[in-house]
Amino acid sequence: MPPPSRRGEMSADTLATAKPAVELEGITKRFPGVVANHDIRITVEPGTVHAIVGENGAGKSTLMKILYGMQKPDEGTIKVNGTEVAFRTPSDAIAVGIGMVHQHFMLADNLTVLENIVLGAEPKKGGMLDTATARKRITELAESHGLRVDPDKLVEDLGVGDRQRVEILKVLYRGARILILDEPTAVLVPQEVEELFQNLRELKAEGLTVIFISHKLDEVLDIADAITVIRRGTTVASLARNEVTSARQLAELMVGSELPTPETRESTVTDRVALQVAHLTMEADGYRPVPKGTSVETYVEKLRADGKRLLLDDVSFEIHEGEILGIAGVEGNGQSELIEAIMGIRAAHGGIALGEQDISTWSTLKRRESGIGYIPEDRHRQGLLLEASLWENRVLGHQTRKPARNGIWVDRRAAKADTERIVKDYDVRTPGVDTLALALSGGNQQKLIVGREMSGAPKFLIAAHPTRGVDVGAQAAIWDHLRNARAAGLAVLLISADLDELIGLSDTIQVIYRGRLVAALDPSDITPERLGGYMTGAIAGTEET
Ligand SMILES: Nc1ncnc2c1ncn2[C@@H]1O[C@H](COP(=O)(O)OP(=O)(O)OP(=O)(O)O)[C@@H](O)[C@H]1O
Repeated sequence: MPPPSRRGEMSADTLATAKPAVELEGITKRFPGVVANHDIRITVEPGTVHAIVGENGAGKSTLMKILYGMQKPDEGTIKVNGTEVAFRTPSDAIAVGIGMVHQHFMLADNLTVLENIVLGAEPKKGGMLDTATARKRITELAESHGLRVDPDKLVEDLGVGDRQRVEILKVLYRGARILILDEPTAVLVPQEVEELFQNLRELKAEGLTVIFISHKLDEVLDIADAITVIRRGTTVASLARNEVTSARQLAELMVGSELPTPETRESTVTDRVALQVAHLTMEADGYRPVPKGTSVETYVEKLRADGKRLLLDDVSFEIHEGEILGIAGVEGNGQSELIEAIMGIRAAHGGIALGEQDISTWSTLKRRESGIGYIPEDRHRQGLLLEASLWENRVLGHQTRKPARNGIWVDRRAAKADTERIVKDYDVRTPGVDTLALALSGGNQQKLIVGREMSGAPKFLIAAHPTRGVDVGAQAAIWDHLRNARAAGLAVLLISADLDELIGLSDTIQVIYRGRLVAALDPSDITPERLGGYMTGAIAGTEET
């Protein structure tokens, strides 16, 4: 396979002598019933950005875990800068200059940027944190790599893009020259993606090497110098950027066949209201009941006049049967609180009606039982029991309904059969329904949750990032499932950081900014860039377009 041709901006002299930053040769890793990696071969040149792409379950994360010392390969060798290495733990990988930026940020919210960066590697003076030395090093690192952050800010006050920069600085602080990034753009809006890519270009110019996993093929083409495609555990292509002509070509290499062309859509919105939310308001410093005789509107006005911080600020909307309402917003602007209020997980003022029923005082279980499907934001904390089997996860949250329930017992046979149906319909790649959820790749876990929540014909579905972490093929399949359910009358509240998804699926888009709905937009008339502008407050909303 040809080595990548573009090599960042290193000098010709350096290039002539530089050994590959990473060489993976014949890497094989087996799990019970699955060969996750089979004879993988990848050469990563120094001073380049190298993308790893592949379907869900193709073996990307396993390979990166091996390169970062989190897992041991059964066979194969790893060379870093020309020297063979054998890692027992991530510390071994860090010691030779490899750093990993995880998709789920691992920062302590209540510490400052500086404290987070040095945590575990603190420079000490007389037994105390040597803040002056730490600050000097961080400032130097930040300046030389164009990574702007204020070292004294609390992490909890930072946006998503800034948090990611802190994560990158953290690995650079530990001396990393080779950075592994796991789906770094999944949570970023377009403007932030551009900033991240600018940062990566600067790292490259300094001679650093970046290896990243991504499902967003257009972005891969934007930033990568070389691209390796993994299919079913093995490397099927290693290409220089200029050898790739389109995202579609990459996607077809990933799946090993031609992709279907997406279908066009027609409106299925009816005039029957499925969900109505009225004046939903949540206070930051805890719930207090509205005084007797006062309306919610008056109460909210008073809260505002008193300068109270509101996580949800007078949010009202309706979703009709057959309609997908998309909520666009930078993470942390109230979308999680909106979901929690509708699901009854967190108390809020205002009304919530499902069809004709006022459900605002119901328990979460009762809301679910009355026909609300819920694809949660965080699949590990809210969506799955990782230590339980796939069929047990199928039953999770649906214990009181068919197919799980038979009299007072859980009907294992029916539950397993239904899980097999989901595995087939949603193409969950697994050896079987008795496999533990933790043994599925991230994208396959997501497909299982979507399949479960779409089961039993819900009336209303909350879909938070329904395709986060799934590959392009599975994404198209989930979109089809959502569109078909919508055509059959399902109402959907869609929350997604993927703006193409929001624009492509929604019948209406509402922008949430600091807990308020600030703009209602027509998806057929908006670009991701303009939508990003509303989300960050760069374009002022409040008017319907
Ligand atoms: N700890 C484990 N035990 C058993 N099987 C595992 C384990 N980790 C991964 N696998 C299996 O190895 C294969 C590769 O998984 P991996 O997570 O590397 O895929 P991936 O390409 O990163 O997928 P995704 O895009 O969905 O994140 C999958 O079939 C997965 O089920």
